[in-house]
Amino acid sequence: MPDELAMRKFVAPEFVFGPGARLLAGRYARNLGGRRVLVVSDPGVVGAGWAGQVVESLAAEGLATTLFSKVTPNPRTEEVMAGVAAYREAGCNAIVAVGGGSPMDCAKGIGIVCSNHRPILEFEGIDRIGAPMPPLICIPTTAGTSADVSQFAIFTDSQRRVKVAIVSKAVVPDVALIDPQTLPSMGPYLGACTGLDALTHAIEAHVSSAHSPMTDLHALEAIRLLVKYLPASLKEPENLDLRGKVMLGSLQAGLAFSNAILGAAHAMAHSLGGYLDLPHGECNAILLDEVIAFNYPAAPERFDAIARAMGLELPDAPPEERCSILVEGVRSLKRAVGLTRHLGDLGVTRKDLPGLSRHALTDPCMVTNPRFPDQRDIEVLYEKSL
Ligand SMILES: NC(=O)c1ccc[n+]([C@@H]2O[C@H](COP(=O)([O-])OP(=O)(O)OC[C@H]3O[C@@H](n4cnc5c(N)ncnc54)[C@H](O)[C@@H]3O)[C@@H](O)[C@H]2O)c1
Ligand SMILES: [Fe+2]
Repeated sequence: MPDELAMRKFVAPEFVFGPGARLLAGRYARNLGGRRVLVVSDPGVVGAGWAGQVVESLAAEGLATTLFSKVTPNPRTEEVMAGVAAYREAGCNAIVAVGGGSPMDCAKGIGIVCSNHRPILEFEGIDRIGAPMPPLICIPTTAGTSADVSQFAIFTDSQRRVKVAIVSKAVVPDVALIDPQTLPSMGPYLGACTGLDALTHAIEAHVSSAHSPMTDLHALEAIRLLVKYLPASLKEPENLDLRGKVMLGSLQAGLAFSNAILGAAHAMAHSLGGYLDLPHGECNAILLDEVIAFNYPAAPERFDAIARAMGLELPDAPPEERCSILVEGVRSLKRAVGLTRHLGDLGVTRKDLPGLSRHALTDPCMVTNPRFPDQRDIEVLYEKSL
């Protein structure tokens, strides 16, 4: 039987996509049986007004709310445990996350611990969650992580200085309310970082060893949308048509990677995020072109399909030449959105590389990378990105 007909599972939550979707929070929370809702957000998203609007939507349906906004980028396990205390103290029975990947992941962690009564780190790994979370609604305010549709939750263990991944159908929210109207308050740097995170999701999903026809469909469409609309959306931040296309691209990338898993760029970005607390999207953006060049020989046709989805012309040329066209295409997109820094500019030094490489090798995202690297390969990839 051909590989594309092999048995595969595809998991996705109910989602509502479109302008105004965030304002359905109250109705959905009530329908899910919510009475007192923990709203998980962060200071930037509260400041932009999005958390307040969600609280109002919940109040309009007669639901009580408690706001928990002590969440930082690359959320820490202590923040999850503080959120659990807030949930219990207020007697909540449902959670609404509003923000980027950090508040959404933190909300997932709070939900896991509230139902399973054990510290969050005990759920590290694949399919280790027993009891389901309380009802969870996610409202993303960045077009990047798509944690609102994914089977992933990522936390920083600040003791070990590593990021841990929890992968389970149990962390897929009940509903995602995906609203492009939340995007214009992002500055150009955040828009670029999160957009490149989404592109990395799509590219890694397309070449993942766990890809399938359903994930391919979403991955390639995500690449097409993100490459075509991301630069323009940053030049016209208030243009909701452009923002909407980017958010649709991020959603499709999320559906793809949640089911196909990721690869070396994410494994290496997680290692950087855990050790040096660096921005997830920018780390992926910096690593992406070198990782593509390393992986290309393991899956040339699949990378060629990515190049075509990016709108690049591929001549009838040897593989090395087709690889350089793709790598240059990614670099020129990065320049177009203003991401030109390297790891050295973010404070990474040569002496950090052995430890970073060791952790990257054991990250669950490495398992589905199309080519198996050894520790030296990973060190070289970091070195080239310095
Ligand atoms: N669970 C998953 O599937 C998954 C996938 C990829 C990444 N992640 C994780 O997500 C985190 C990164 O999330 P992120 O890139 O969305 O950023 P983030 O949630 O860390 O937010 C970064 C900053 O942007 C601000 N912000 C967010 N939305 C805004 C808006 N609309 N307007 C103004 N400011 C806004 C926040 O206040 C914050 O200061 C990392 O920890 C990463 O590991 C999770
Ligand atoms: Fe990511």
